Amino acid sequence: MSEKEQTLSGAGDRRVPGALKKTIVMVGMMGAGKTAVGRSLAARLKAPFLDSDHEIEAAANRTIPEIFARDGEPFFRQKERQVIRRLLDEERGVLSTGGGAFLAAENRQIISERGVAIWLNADLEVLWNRVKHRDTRPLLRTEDPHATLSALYHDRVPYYAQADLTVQSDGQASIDEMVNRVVEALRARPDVLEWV
Ligand SMILES: Nc1ncnc2c1ncn2[C@@H]1O[C@H](COP(=O)(O)OP(=O)(O)OP(=O)(O)O)[C@@H](O)[C@H]1O
Ligand SMILES: O=C(O)C1=C[C@@H](O)[C@@H](O)[C@H](O)C1
Ligand SMILES: [Mg+2]
Repeated sequence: MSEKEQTLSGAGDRRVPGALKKTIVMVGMMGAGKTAVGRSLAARLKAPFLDSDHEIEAAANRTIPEIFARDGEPFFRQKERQVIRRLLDEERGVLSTGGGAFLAAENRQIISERGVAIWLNADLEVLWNRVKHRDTRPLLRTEDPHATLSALYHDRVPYYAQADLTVQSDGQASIDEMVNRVVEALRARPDVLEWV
């Protein structure tokens, strides 16, 4: 973070992030930026970056659309629960989850016990602009993917709202600016991130 950003933030608190004490877990809709912001946040904090979607694909040696097509969504969700538990056990870092992960009570509980859940919240149209050109999200392979995204968003907000912290993505904020916002939100959680 630049000196100017530090001075502007945290009401004059000039301390910078130090050691990570708990895993920071990014939750939220597809396209919210969990992977992109999470990766960049990990680089900023010099911490390991983990992504549950990536880990599931690597373990299965198949893509997420292939897993959904061959084994179905319940199988994917089972793998997702196992992977999230394992990653929270094994490593301390930044963990980006898949868009549906925080819907499972088991995941919500273990994430908030062993880490801190950060909801990257973005408006529907911001999400749509980010996902509409990609064919990698099996849940959006419907006749009207915009309507599907809208329904998922409205169904899921009550779950995401249970995250420990919320950071708003307004469509103007760059990935770097989103990282700044997440770091600022973490000033409220010295049990997660040390400040020096
Ligand atoms: N703040 C941002 N500014 C510009 N582009 C962004 C921003 N956040 C994310 N993006 C872009 O939007 C796309 C979707 O982001 P990303 O893959 O990180 O979403 P996700 O939340 O991980 O979605 P999923 O749940 O499907 O894994 C990517 O191309 C990413 O680079
Ligand atoms: O929102 C969801 O349910 C999903 C989001 C992606 O991250 C993947 O986990 C998968 O495509 C399902
Ligand atoms: Mg992702």
